[in-house]
Amino acid sequence: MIAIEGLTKRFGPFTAVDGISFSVSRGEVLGFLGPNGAGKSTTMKMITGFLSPSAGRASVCGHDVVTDQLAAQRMLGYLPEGAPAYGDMTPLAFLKFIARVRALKGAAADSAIANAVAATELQGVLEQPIDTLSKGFRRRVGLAQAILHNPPVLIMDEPTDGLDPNQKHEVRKLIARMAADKAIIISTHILEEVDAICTRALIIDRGRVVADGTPAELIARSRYHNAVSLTVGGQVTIAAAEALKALPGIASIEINPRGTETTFTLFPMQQNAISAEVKLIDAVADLAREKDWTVRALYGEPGRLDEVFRKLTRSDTADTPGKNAA
Ligand SMILES: Nc1ncnc2c1ncn2[C@@H]1O[C@H](COP(=O)(O)OP(=O)(O)OP(=O)(O)O)[C@@H](O)[C@H]1O
Repeated sequence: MIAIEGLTKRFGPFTAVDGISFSVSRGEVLGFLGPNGAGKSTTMKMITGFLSPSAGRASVCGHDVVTDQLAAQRMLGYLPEGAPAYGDMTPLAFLKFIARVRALKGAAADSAIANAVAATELQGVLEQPIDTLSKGFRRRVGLAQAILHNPPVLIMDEPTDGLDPNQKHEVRKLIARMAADKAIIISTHILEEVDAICTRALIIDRGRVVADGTPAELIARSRYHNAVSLTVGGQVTIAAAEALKALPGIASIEINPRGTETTFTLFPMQQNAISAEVKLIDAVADLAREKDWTVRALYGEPGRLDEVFRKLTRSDTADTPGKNAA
């Protein structure tokens, strides 16, 4: 439903988006990740027709966003970064205005507004000027306008930015509910959001795609994938670390003391072998019993997305195919 091919945006000599390609199908929620300035908003603005590409193409439900812009825009809802404009309007007046822009009239407009208001729980603030609303409510007004015409494609720039934990949870539930029959792209800085709602994640750095896969595939690229962590309480001796390191199949060990606890993270030699991890947990548990350690936690690590993100986007280590002309 969304097809992007070699999409590029240059601002003068600076290339903000550098030939990126990907597609998003119905039922997919694509998490668009990248450090500040990576080119996420610029890409979203090109897909939604707010910026014209310098090269490459993008289409929404088969409509080219440049040559067939109106048809493409009809198919999509867009939540831009920040709050909606028209701050002196009330949410109700704003949504009525958006309904007119979307050519919704009469009963169809009323029911579209009622559905969007219910989905974003705006009932209590419908008559209050948008400028006087909290950041979270302003964000929800933006969400309501994006979903008003029930578009098959939704593009949301940091949809949970500024929301409190309860509101974040509600918005994630709303996105998950809508996901089955839509193609959705969300940009986010919140890595836990990727695991919570995204079926796929795409990481960009300096305008280029550096990773594209399911959250599980990305997490599996972590050096912690299949490592085993043991937290013990009380006084921990060098001898304990040495006993752990002497277990069969250990490649290396990390030691993190914190307060009255110490966490040992053990990296198995065959990093991708689940069976090695299971055997290792058993061996660690046996050793802890034998040594009479106070075990506070013992678990196999799925991997750490923040570490994968840092590894891929830190300028000195990013595995990008080439450097951007910044
Ligand atoms: N109109 C513009 N003129 C010049 N440079 C721009 C313009 N818009 C964006 N840029 C630059 O392009 C790069 C990408 O910006 P963009 O806003 O797309 O990043 P982002 O990934 O969305 O970042 P953030 O996470 O901070 O929102 C940045 O270096 C930005 O300064």
